[in-house]
Amino acid sequence: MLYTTTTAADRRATLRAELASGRLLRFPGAFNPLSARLIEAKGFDGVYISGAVLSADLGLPDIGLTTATEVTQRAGQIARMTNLPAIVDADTGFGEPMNVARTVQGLEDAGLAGCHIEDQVNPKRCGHLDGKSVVDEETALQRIRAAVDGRRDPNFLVMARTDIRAVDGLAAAVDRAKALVDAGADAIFPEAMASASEFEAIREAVDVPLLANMTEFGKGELLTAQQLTDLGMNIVIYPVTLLRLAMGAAMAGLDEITAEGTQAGLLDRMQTRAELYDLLDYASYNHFDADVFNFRL
Ligand SMILES: C[C@](O)(C(=O)O)[C@H](CC(=O)O)C(=O)O
Ligand SMILES: [Mg+2]
Repeated sequence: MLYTTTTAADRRATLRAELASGRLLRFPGAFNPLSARLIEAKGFDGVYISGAVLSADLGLPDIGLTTATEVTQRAGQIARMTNLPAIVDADTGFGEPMNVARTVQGLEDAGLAGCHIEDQVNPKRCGHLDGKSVVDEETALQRIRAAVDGRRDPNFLVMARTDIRAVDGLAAAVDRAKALVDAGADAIFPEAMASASEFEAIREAVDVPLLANMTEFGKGELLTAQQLTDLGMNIVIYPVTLLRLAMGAAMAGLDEITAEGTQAGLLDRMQTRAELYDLLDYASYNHFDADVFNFRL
């Protein structure tokens, strides 16, 4: 009830231990706090909070319009609904190095287990679109140093994302990944890898955990969990998958209401009232009320 039942420090320690296990951790993207509960109920390892989803949720494109405050608040709402570790997309860190440090502290306070900070020029783009640009190496490293320096919990995972592959090629991505690790990054998110062999090249270059982004309609092949495990990946995100599925279902549902004049034919594709209440842990709230008020009787 009211979730979570663990502390943020516990969830960060769990994530660190899980990463050390070498097992591939699967982090679907939650499009709201409720869907984080579903991700946990279905047995996944963590919850990802996507900048693309957060922007789309507000009806905005993912071009750096959201603020640190908005992202921190929404990420906190999602993180507090699950006992799984939650990792958030912190885009470029929302400013200069000192802003990055402050962003990280806000995310710690909001109960996140970690975040990734990327080396795109602001205004940023989706990593799978053309026309991105990246900052020079020194600026990229400063962002990571600031994030590491800013955190108070050493278990808060500072992940460096590099978008350089699509701009300067794979060799540049390998070099940048190494430099980001030297700057203190706990993990690397090599964005827009075109193939399995590109993930392999990054795996050979650095020893820290690696994140694979399995976003749909992007530049890369959708690799299976087994393939990613074999490639030595440590975290896989499905950042926009649940939003795309939900919106696909909503589109079809609205069309059916228009065509049929009723939603009656859609019931078997819906989460039922009982299933929703189960996910909400409704019964516990009733018990809580009963326990609190009973002593008066
Ligand atoms: C991972 C990502 O940064 C996100 O915000 O979820 C996006 C996903 C997407 O737009 O498909 C990305 O830049 O890859
Ligand atoms: Mg993003």
